[in-house]
Amino acid sequence: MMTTINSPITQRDQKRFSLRYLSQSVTWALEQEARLSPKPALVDSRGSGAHKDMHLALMLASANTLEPYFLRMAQTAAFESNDTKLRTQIGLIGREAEKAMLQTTQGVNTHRGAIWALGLLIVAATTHDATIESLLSRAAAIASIEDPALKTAQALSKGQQACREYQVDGAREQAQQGFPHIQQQALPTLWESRARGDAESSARLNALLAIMATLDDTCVLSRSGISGLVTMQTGAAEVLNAGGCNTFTGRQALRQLERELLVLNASAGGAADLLAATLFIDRLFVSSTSNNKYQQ
Ligand SMILES: CC(C)(COP(=O)(O)OP(=O)(O)OC[C@H]1O[C@@H](n2cnc3c(N)ncnc32)[C@H](O)[C@@H]1O)[C@@H](O)C(=O)NCCC(=O)NCCS
Ligand SMILES: Nc1ncnc2c1ncn2[C@@H]1O[C@H](COP(=O)(O)OP(=O)(O)OP(=O)(O)O)[C@@H](O)[C@H]1O
Repeated sequence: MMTTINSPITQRDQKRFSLRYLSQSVTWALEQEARLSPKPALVDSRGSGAHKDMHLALMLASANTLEPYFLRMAQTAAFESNDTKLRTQIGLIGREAEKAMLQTTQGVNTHRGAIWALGLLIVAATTHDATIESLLSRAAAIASIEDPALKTAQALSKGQQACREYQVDGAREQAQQGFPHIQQQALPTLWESRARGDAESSARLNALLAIMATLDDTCVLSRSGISGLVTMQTGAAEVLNAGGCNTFTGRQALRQLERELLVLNASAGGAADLLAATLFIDRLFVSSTSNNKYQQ
């Protein structure tokens, strides 16, 4: 039976996790996402995928650099009761985190989208920890508060340009909608895959594919346009329709998907960010209540 978002397994003890546990869990999720292999055309332990400027060690160094910033976001959220002030403060910390990331990576954007998604989720987790639904709707509420630091005159980011050109929602809207791809695709696929006995790494890869099959990933759009997006979505859906990455046909479809993405220079960075966010939520609400048996 498929585990649903409202099932009792998503309810955890009323005792709140410590802020340090939350920030360590974010780092853990970023590391697990980076190390997960294979991931089609993304940075993983096999190599750099479609990227020329990134590799696993850089992703791990970046993840470690970010932990104190996530801790500061959690500390701020635990003590600031005014949501407008909270939004302003975490925006400032988020931008400091981006600067620290760029310093560590010598200018490479390893985790910009992840700082955004996981920043909102750690902030939400400090106060809204009863169910996954309440966590996600709290993250959505904070993401919907206007960021006073956003100046309309600023140059459009690559993501914003892609949103405009292709008329799609991007990272900002994903968060404002309460991360529907995590809620409706990634978590159910992760749990379903585990329940049928897949290895943990296969369950995680299937969860990533479930996001790739449906997300309008602006990383893919800006690197390879609409043909890249269609290739990613249809190719990922084919692997899942073949029974997932653990089946013979699924593995063949996965290899084909990677070949096609590499030719197009497409990399599903937004989907990878959402996988890290999925692993963070799963660790808080599911894995930690089953003796961490899923943690590697
Ligand atoms: C909202 C953000 C993500 C900017 O997004 P935008 O789409 O304008 O820009 P950008 O091209 O840099 O994309 C950001 C990244 O999001 C990820 N992404 C791409 N598509 C998607 C998608 N559909 N869904 C989710 N994430 C996606 C990718 O990794 C991408 O690199 C964010 O960087 C921001 O506003 N930062 C400012 C600091 C801040 O407020 N931080 C808050 C801390 S919680
Ligand atoms: N394993 C991963 N491999 C590649 N990208 C990832 C991975 N995990 C997360 N990402 C996300 O992908 C984004 C990087 O994508 P990309 O390199 O296309 O961004 P960019 O800097 O905007 O573009 P470009 O490199 O073309 O200048 C980051 O924001 C990061 O959060």
